[in-house]
Amino acid sequence: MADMLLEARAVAKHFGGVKALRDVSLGIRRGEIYGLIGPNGAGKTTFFNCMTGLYIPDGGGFTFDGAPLLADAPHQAAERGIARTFQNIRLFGNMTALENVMVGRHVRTKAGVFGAMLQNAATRAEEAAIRQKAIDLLHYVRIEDRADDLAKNLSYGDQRRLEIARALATEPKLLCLDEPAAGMNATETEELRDLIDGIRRDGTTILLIEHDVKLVMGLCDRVAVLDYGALVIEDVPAVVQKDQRVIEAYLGA
Ligand SMILES: Nc1ncnc2c1ncn2[C@@H]1O[C@H](COP(=O)(O)OP(=O)(O)OP(=O)(O)O)[C@@H](O)[C@H]1O
Repeated sequence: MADMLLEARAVAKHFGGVKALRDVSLGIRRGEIYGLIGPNGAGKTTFFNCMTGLYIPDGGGFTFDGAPLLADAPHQAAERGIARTFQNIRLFGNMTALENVMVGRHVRTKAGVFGAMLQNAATRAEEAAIRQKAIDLLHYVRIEDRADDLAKNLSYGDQRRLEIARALATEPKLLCLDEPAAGMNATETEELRDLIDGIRRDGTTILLIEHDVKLVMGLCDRVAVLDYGALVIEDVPAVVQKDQRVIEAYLGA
């Protein structure tokens, strides 16, 4: 379907005897915020990892933006327009916030990381543009005042914002956020909601894994629920919230 940005078809992944994903099929439409929820160990992160090429699925596959995603090519997802953040923040702690975003930006430039290191005349101009774009992104996620601080010295909430800025630097069509609200207080979560909503309004489709059910139900257009590696339901929040299987497996707890 033309309005589908990402389609998963019968994706399966086993770890020894553990069936982490059991033939999961779902579809993310262009322009939507799509939530993926479920109990601990349900397979959410495994789904992300299969989609972004970190794991090779044992069955099934993905179509992204009209063409198949190769199963064993971790760089391909980024090049094709899929960016992600991680459940456990993965920043370069001893680089500044600005440098962290500039690294993300190099995916989209001709010079690449090595060209930037060699610093010939052609790359210097490109480097200036990358720097400006990174500053703009720090503004966008509202941590521009921390640009020159080491990433490790940023507050937890600001580190999560920085991860989002770095992911946006690749100009993704699909931004995947793995538990972005984890460890955030109520105010930070509220600000995160506004940020995610703004990113979508500005044209990026979003896949959100999150345990904060209030955030997911308030923000997402559609929600998929995984349980023991299987898709339980994929529908609008109002329907998902009332589904008896979802209440028993997840919401009721
Ligand atoms: N690399 C791995 N090796 C072995 N087992 C794994 C691996 N990754 C995930 N699993 C197992 O696969 C299942 C799904 O895990 P996964 O991390 O995808 O769940 P999740 O829904 O993301 O959970 P959480 O909400 O706790 O992050 C679990 O039983 C987990 O122990």
